[in-house]
Amino acid sequence: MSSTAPATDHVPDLPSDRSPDHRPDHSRVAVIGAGSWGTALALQIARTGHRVALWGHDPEHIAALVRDRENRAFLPGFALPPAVQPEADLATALRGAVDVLLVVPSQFFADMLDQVAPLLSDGQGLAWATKGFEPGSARLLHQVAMERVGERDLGVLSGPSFAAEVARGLPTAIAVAASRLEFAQHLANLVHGGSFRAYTQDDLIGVQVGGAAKNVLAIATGIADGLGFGANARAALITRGLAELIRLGVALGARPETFMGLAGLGDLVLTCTDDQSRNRRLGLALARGRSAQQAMAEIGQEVEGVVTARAVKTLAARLNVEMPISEQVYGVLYEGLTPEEATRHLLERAGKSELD
Ligand SMILES: NC(=O)C1=CN([C@@H]2O[C@H](COP(=O)(O)OP(=O)(O)OC[C@H]3O[C@@H](n4cnc5c(N)ncnc54)[C@H](OP(=O)(O)O)[C@@H]3O)[C@@H](O)[C@H]2O)C=CC1
Ligand SMILES: O=C(CO)COP(=O)(O)O
Repeated sequence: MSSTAPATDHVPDLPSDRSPDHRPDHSRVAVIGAGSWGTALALQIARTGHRVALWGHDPEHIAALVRDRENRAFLPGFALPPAVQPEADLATALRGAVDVLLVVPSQFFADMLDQVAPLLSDGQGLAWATKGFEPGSARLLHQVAMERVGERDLGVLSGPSFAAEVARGLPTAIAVAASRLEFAQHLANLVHGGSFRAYTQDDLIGVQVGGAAKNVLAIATGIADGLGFGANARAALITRGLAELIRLGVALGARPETFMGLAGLGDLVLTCTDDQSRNRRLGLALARGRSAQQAMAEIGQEVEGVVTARAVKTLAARLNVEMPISEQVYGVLYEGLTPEEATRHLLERAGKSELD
């Protein structure tokens, strides 16, 4: 689909509007969160032949989506096809959908689940494309979901996937992991098609840890590039950052090889090397002397690595995992370290075996 396709006023007549018996429509998905990634995923799910109710928490934002048939606030330039229906009412969005896909930032994930849980019907699967931990507790999001929605299929979509590139239909590959491999396959079928490939996985923990913790490392490489440290430093940060991801993931119960895949190395390389990454851009701004607050305000969108740095610090201490790069990012964000001081701390560390 062309990124310049004209917006259309046509709004489809969804079965949810006329199915009093609430039977699931197996071609319809509820996407919860109408930011850049929720909107891009809605576009992709529509391309694979499904219909989408795209729910957002702000009625004015949803009214603008209905009016403009385009998400001018978060993903400008892409017309919403008729199969995507913006929806302000959560119960209407969920009613009759075969699956519910949460794409809100991690700080709203638990609250959102509290709103969604009483509206879920039997057999509806729950998936998310959020990348982060639960702020405060530092729990993985599947633990938050299990606690709130009980026994049902759970799954996560993660991997190297900038929203605007997916919206443009550029080639993209992601990983999909779930509580049952059949559900992972079912979720993959919702998005797989055209130039978008979805690979199934059974490591629910590893796929989540990779997607969440790489954001902190993207801030680190942004800082290094902003300070002009060059290509050697960037490659070292990515490689030693990968070692941190693996150590944390394994301590949480993940398989190490997951981090060699799309949700690990794939997403780490993407966000550490391309300025489309908001986390990398935050690092670049920190290196220019901006505070985290100033940088977030300039970026104007979610920068998950800022809250994730706290969760990673908590987990590393709790599990006794060495994560020196992530720790220095935490120091810059929360303890008043300058980027130069953080760099010095890393370079002054005693030498060690690479594989320890
Ligand atoms: N953008 C990307 O390229 C990718 C993002 N992700 C992940 O997707 C998740 C969502 O990020 P993204 O779409 O980029 O964020 P954006 O900054 O583009 O959009 C902000 C999102 O926050 C939501 N929001 C704001 N306040 C609230 C609230 N009080 N309650 C519920 N939702 C709220 C908005 O919902 P509303 O529509 O209701 O305003 C909107 O979905 C993050 O975890 C991110 O890491 C993963 C892969 C790629
Ligand atoms: O996770 C992403 C791409 O896979 C998006 O990264 P940023 O949140 O850093 O923009």
